[in-house]
Amino acid sequence: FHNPKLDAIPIVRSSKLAGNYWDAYNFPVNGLNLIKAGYAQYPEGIFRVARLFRWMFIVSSPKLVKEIGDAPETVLSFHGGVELNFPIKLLIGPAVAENHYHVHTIRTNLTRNLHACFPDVKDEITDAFGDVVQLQGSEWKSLPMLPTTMAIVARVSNRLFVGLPLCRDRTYLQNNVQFALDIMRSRRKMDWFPYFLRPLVAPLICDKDKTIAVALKALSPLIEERLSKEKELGPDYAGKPNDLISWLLEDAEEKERNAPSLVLRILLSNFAAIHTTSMAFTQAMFDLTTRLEHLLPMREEADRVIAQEGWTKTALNSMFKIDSFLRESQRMNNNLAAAMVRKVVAKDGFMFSDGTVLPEGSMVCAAARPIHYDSSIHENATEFDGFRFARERAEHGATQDLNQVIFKRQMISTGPDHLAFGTGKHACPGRFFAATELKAMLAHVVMNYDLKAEMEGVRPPDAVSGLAISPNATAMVQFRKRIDL
Ligand code: HEM
Repeated sequence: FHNPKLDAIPIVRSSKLAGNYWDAYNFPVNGLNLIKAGYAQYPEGIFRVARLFRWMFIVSSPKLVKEIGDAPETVLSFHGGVELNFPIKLLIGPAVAENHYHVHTIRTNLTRNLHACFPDVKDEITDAFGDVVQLQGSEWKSLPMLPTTMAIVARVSNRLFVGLPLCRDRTYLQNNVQFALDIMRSRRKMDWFPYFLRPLVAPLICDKDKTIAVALKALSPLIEERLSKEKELGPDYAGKPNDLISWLLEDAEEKERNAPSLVLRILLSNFAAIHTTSMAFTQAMFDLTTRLEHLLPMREEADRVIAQEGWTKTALNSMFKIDSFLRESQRMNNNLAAAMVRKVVAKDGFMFSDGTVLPEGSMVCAAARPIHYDSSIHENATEFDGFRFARERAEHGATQDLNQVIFKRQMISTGPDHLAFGTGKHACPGRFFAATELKAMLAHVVMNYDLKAEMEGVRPPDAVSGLAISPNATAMVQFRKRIDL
């Protein structure tokens, strides 16, 4: 419907002939191109593209992106944005959509415990790679990178979430991966229905009951045991496991302290963690095998640091090249064409500092991928340069406040020019764990394996669907036991 208040905000179409309805219908195929075209035309402002049933407003300028990140929930709502774009309430249930205490647990307890739990994380990385890669002698072996990574990341994440032995149980791990796939499929189906019909069709569309039942069967005995020990011995009983189950129990309200409620939080944490981290590592491996000149410098760095400091989380902080490589890979391959989806919930709408007003109910987001590829923001932005952030740390460190520079160029640091984890109030709370896991995995790989691409110099093409950009799901990478020449 025509809304005269929006006339000042330009519409980006795929062609003059194509109507908005065609672009909305075709968004799963052409969304990324529309967003790139909009950014090229309006790099300083805000433009809109048609989605089925609503406009999507897209912010280009990092200055305005910062305003999205800083806006309070009562004005630009993160949770409202999730419900518009990814209706958790309908897909998973009202309890997890209305009470977000698990986010607090991840941001605080999980992150604080990363140092203490690092030996377990490292142990799981070594064990998982050994099991999954399985090399003999000096043979080269081709592995499908995304599924291989997913198997490893699911294990490593669950070492921290639920501990041994469940973190190695194939049925439990596969179920977590399946839960995410089912939810994503349901979401894609839901996109075709107008908002008012979604609550009615949700029970017919959503495939979640089977995977929730499998998770409940696997996790109930563990959760019941924890609850009964707490009852018997008090909340801080000796030998209490240091894992997500315990941390969630510390934060949960009384009505959430039961197996069915906790299982949803664990499934949701797996959902947030496994696919994102696996996609990031797979992209990094595709980058490494097409730009193999980065391998030896990272191997030298990891060998040297581990020899000096041992395998600790603090040692990872000294791996500037590995950190930089992963940050660069995320810059070029972040998994969203446009990120930080928010809903305007203030009655008077939201006014950006350039004077643009978005009315209540609008959906707005940041042009993440084009910002990452903008050469006025990142030098030679379309070129992969694995050590650019390590160099910037070294070059600027001497002249500026060292801590400031180091902090800004690290993998975990976010900003309006680097949106792989979003930025501002809702920047990914799991990024400290993700960065620790990814850096330890990459250090392990470069120290233990030689690598090459399946086809020399050819980077497997991404799969794009609407806002989502995923690494190629079938492409292989070749592994061999490290041979020092
Ligand atoms: C490379 C891996 C990861 C990437 C690229 C990633 C990316 C993101 C992004 C883009 C957001 C939304 C930010 C926004 O809209 O402003 C987000 C939110 C979130 N992520 Fe991550 N994430 C990763 C790993 C993880 C892990 C390992 C966990 C859990 C341990 C996690 C838990 C969450 C949660 C709970 C939220 C919602 C935050 C909120 O409600 O405020 N993520 N993540």
